[in-house]
Amino acid sequence: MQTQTQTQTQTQTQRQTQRPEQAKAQARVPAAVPAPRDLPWLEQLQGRTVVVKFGGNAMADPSAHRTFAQDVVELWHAGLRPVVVHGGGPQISALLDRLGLEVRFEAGLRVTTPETMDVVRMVLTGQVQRELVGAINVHGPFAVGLSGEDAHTMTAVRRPAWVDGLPVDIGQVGDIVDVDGSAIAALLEQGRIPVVSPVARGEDGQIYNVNADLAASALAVALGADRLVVMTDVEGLYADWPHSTEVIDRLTAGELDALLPELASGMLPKMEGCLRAVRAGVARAQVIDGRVPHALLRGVFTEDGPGTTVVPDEEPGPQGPGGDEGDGA
Ligand SMILES: Nc1ncnc2c1ncn2[C@@H]1O[C@H](COP(=O)(O)OP(=O)(O)O)[C@@H](O)[C@H]1O
Ligand SMILES: CC(=O)N[C@@H](CCC(=O)OP(=O)(O)O)C(=O)O
Repeated sequence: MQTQTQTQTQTQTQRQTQRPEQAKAQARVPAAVPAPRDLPWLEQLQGRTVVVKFGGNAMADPSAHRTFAQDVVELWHAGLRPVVVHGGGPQISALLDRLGLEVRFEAGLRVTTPETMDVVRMVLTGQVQRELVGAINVHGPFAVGLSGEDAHTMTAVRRPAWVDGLPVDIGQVGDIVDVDGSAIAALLEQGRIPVVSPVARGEDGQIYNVNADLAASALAVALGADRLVVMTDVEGLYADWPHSTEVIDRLTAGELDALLPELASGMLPKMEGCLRAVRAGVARAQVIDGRVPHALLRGVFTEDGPGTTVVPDEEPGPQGPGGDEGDGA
C-alpha cells in the first residue's frame, strides 16, 4: 500500500511531464509535509484514517463550515487521512417545513415517506454535502463528495424504530448491512478528502435514509479507521441529562454498553455508533462539541481531549484484569 507522503512525492515527479493545465491544477495541492521526526506522537498518527461525523446541529452557525474545513485540511497536512460523514437533520426539517410536509421522529429516527426521502436526498447530497465540499476546497482540490449510494459504498436494509419494546414502521429508514470502502479508499490513496452523505442503497432497489452517526460508525469500521470523532451541539455525553451538564469524559465499551438503555434519543445513535466502532477495532471514539472553534484538532491531537472518549475494554493481562505482567514493575 502507498502512503500519503509517497503519493505526494510521486505527484511532484509527475508534475514535470504534465500539460500546463494539469500542472496548474496540481500546483494548488500543498507540498508534502516533512516527517515530524521531533514529534513522535504525531508520527504515530501518520497515514491513519480518522472518520469525522459533522452533525447538522454543529454546523448551524455559518462560520462553522469555515473552521471545520480548516481543521479537516489541517489534519490532512499533519499526515492523517480524514473522511467526513455529514448529517443535516435540522436542514432537512427546515425544508420539509417550507414545503408543508410533516416532520416526525420515532426513537430519534425520521419517519421517511417516499416524499420525505426525496427531500432527505436533495438536502443531504445536494445542499449540505456541496457546502462542505466547497468549504474544504477553498484550501485546494481536496474534497470529493459522494453519497453512500455511489459505488455500493453503503448497503442498507429497512429497519423499524423500537418504541416501548415494539417495532414501529418508519418507512424508508435503513440500517447498514454492508460497506464497500473501495471507492473511498481510492480517493484516500489519491490524497483526497471524501465527504460522504448518509444515504444508502438497498438490495431491494429502494433508497434508504440512514442516521449519520451510525453511517459514520459503519464506515470507520469498514475503513479500519484509527479514530471516530462525532461532532455535535453539546459538550459530550452528559451523565444526568437534562438535569445536569456534567460531562462523562471517558468510558470503556463495557461501561457504555451498560449505560445505553438509559440514553435518550439524540445521544442514543451517537453512543451506539461509538460502541459499535470500538468493539469492531477502532481505537478511540469521541463525541465533542462541534460548536467550539477548532474542537476537532484538540480532539484528535490531545490525549485528554474535550468531550467524551470511548475506549475498548481493557485487555486482561496474563493474570486477569489489572494483573502483573511479571516484570515486577
Ligand atoms: N445524555 C445526553 N447528553 C448530552 N446530550 C443529550 C443526552 N441525551 C440527549 N441529548 C440530546 O442530544 C442532542 C444531540 O443529538 P442531535 O440533536 O441528534 O445532534 P446532531 O445533529 O449533532 O446529530 C443534544 O443537543 C441533546 O439535546
Ligand atoms: C433516519 C434518520 O433519522 N436520518 C437522518 C439523517 C441525517 C442525520 O442523521 O443528521 P444529523 O446528524 O444532523 O442528526 C434524518 O433524516 O434527519
